[in-house]
Amino acid sequence: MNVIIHKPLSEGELEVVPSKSITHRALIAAALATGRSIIKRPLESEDTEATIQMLRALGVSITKTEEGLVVESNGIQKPSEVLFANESGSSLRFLVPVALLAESEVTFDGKPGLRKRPISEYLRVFDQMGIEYQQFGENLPLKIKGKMVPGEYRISGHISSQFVTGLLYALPLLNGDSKLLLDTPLESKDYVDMTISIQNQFGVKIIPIDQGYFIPGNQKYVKNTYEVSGDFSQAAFHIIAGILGANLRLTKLEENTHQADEKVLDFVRKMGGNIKFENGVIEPKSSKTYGSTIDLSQSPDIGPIMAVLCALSDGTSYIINASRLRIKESDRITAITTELKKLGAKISETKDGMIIEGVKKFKSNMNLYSWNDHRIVMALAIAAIRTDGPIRITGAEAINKSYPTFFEDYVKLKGVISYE
Ligand SMILES: O=C(O)C1=C[C@@H](OP(=O)(O)O)[C@@H](O)[C@H](O)C1
Ligand SMILES: C=C(OP(=O)(O)O)C(=O)O
Repeated sequence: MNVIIHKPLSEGELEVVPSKSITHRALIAAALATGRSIIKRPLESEDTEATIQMLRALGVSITKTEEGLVVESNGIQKPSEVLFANESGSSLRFLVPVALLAESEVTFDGKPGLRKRPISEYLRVFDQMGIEYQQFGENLPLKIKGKMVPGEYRISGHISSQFVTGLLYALPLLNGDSKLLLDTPLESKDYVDMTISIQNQFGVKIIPIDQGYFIPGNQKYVKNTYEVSGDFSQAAFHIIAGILGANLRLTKLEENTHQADEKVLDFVRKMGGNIKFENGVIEPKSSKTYGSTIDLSQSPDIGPIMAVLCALSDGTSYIINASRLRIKESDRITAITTELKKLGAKISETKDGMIIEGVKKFKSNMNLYSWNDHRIVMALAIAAIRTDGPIRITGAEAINKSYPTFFEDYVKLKGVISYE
């Protein structure tokens, strides 16, 4: 699908879509609880669908109802099929330890993009636990067989926090205490805090310790009714659209839901952006912004849209500590640098970030490419606010991964687009 943006979004009120990270987590906690849980206002997207399908294959009943997703579980069962994570790193990495609870052979696979993303930290844990594994490609397909045992495990904290989340889900259910120790500093820590907070709400306790976590064993997840709040990773696109001139009001956002990308508020304010956030409503105001140093170690997903804002801010910006952007759906450093250059941005790559010299406006009539990455498509669609003619984004269907209604919302906010 190609999208041509004839006129950028410009004004209106938007109910921010539910959080992808929270939806995955609530579904998994509910699947590990005995009985009937309800996940209200879940995100519907390809990634959350991957988690649903994988949990169903593990014997969990998940039904879409008017109230939300009804999850009924009686424990994790031997899977009936290959667990296919599509392109969702979260679904894969969260569910590897969970699937091992079935104590049988399980095979994981995903689309080519996911097959390239690292799974290394689990192989370290399998070696420590005595779990057998076989890989039939770079990382996936991955066949595993064995029984998780409580103990002390070491992994790196800088490759992906998703390994920590996956282990924290499964370890409390084992018949003894465990320790998870990180031998490099944890990046994306807020995501792990979100995991622990959601586990707490389903009755499970995790205790942070020096360099890691203590996980008491013999715990039980307790069924719950849980409502998903708005997604800061997606609101970030509209917040920056507002700073660049659109007149927007964003609702359904909650403070303190441990969303790493809430950091967009600090980054933008530090650059001179004026954002009002009260009672779950964000109103970004059109502002003049200045170059800054943006450290993405804790909130990688807002990298592409921060690059757009930096490219349109006065002076020089340095995006740093962003090496993990290279192991997402695309190499996001190369992808956003290449596409913004086509628009006339003064941007160059470093090993783990970007250096950006601000310009006043972008060029138009350009053919841009998605790199099969939802966050690149959405960042470019917002960049259109500062072009004075149309742009075309090819491969725009990548938005389905996390925000299938992105362009419907774009049109509600008075953007004019056509599809080809
Ligand atoms: O736990 C999560 O929900 C996520 C963690 C982050 O990954 P890393 O920890 O690999 O940076 C983030 O990029 C991803 O989109 C979602
Ligand atoms: C990287 C992302 O997700 P995941 O790691 O779950 O594929 C994302 O949503 O930007």
